[in-house]
Amino acid sequence: MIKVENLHKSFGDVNVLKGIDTQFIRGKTNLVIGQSGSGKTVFLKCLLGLFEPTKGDIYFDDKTYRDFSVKQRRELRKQMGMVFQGGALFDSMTVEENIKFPLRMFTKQSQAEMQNRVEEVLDRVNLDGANQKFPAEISGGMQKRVSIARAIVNKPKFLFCDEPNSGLDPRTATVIDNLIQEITKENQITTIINTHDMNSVFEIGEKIIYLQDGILAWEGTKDEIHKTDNKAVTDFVYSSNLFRKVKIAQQKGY
Ligand SMILES: Nc1ncnc2c1ncn2[C@@H]1O[C@H](COP(=O)(O)OP(=O)(O)OP(=O)(O)O)[C@@H](O)[C@H]1O
Repeated sequence: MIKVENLHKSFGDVNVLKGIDTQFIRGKTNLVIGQSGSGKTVFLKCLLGLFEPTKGDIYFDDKTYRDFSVKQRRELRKQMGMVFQGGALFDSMTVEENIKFPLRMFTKQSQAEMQNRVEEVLDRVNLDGANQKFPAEISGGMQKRVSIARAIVNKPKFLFCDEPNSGLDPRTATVIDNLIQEITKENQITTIINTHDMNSVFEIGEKIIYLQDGILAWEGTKDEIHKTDNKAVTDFVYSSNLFRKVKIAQQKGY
């Protein structure tokens, strides 16, 4: 579980996050949505410990990050997995080497242990046998799977995904969403996903927070977002013609 209390982040006299309070639940896919520039990335970077909050607290399983020693922060970092926008795989490394990277960084596992774990996670993301391929030799969807395999190889308690669907066709995007949700449930991870993808919102939005100009303007579930009359949220969600038409059809009872 991650609890965020009165989180502020400023750069000089620019206030980007203006007092966010929320909780992210273990075993659920928690989504962060909002207009470009609303503060989603800054928020994620605060949770990851890349930015120190100007004010407020972030609790990881009831312990406040602010009080963590350098050693505790390093320990916490080991419990975090990250799926970067675009995958961010090392082009010069094979799939297997990419996945082994966090094991080499954070563990003292033997070659045999690392190999076993690589096979396990490759199997989990349905990429058995892709070990020796280079990122350039596999599709965008497969690259995202490798990125997920690398993010979970150290059995994280917290998984952060920054626009995991960007650049994927809708069908592949759904497969990736479902994979992230399944892995979240199987391993009871607290997963937080930054997204622009409305399909993801309606597909896997077990908890959604909507940021507007650095403020948490709405939070709820995928079912609640259908029904909300919060104008900012509906304008954002139904800015696509297709979703607006679906909403109108629902209202008319089709
Ligand atoms: N290191 C920084 N220094 C100063 N200002 C910053 C810094 N990082 C972000 N900002 C500002 O914070 C605001 C929010 O940026 P952020 O990247 O979090 O938005 P976002 O919601 O993730 O947008 P997008 O959806 O386009 O990625 C922007 O106005 C940005 O200029």
